[in-house]
Amino acid sequence: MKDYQYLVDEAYEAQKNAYTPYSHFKVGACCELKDGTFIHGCNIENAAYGSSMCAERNAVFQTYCRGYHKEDIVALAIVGDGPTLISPCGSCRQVLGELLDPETPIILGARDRYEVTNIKELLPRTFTSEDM
Ligand SMILES: O=c1ccn([C@H]2C[C@H](O)[C@@H](CO)O2)c(=O)[nH]1
Ligand SMILES: [Zn+2]
Repeated sequence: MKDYQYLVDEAYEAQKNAYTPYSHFKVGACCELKDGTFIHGCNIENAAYGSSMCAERNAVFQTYCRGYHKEDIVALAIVGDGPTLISPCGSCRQVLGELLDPETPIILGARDRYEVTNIKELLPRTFTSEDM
C-alpha cells in the first residue's frame, strides 16, 4: 500500500486557512496532481450557513479553475479537526463523483492514521449526465 502521509500533511497545511467562525470545525483538503502540484482547499463558512463551502469541494474546484481535469488528479486527501476520520458530505460526494475518476484514491486522514477509499465506494450508483 502506497504511503500517503505526505498528502495528509499537505491537507493539514490547507486546514490552517479554514474560516470557521460558526462551527469552529476546521477541515483541510489537498489534491495531488500528476505534475507534482499540490492544490489546497479549506472550509469557508458564512453567516448564511448554506452559503458555506467544504474543504474538499474547494480543493477540487480550485484544481479545475487552474485548468486541470480528473485525468490530472493522482489523489485527494481530507482531514478534519479531531481524532475521527471524517468523510465527505453528500453534496461533496456528488461533486467528486463528477470531477474525480471513480477509483482515484481519496485519503481520509487524522493525526495518527489514515484510510484510503475512492468515490466509487463512497457514492455507488451516482446520478450522472448519462442518466438525463
Ligand atoms: O467533509 C467535510 C465535512 C464538513 N466540512 C465542513 C463544513 C462546515 O464548514 C464544517 C462543519 O460541518 O465542516 C467540510 O469541509 N468537509
Ligand atoms: Zn462537503
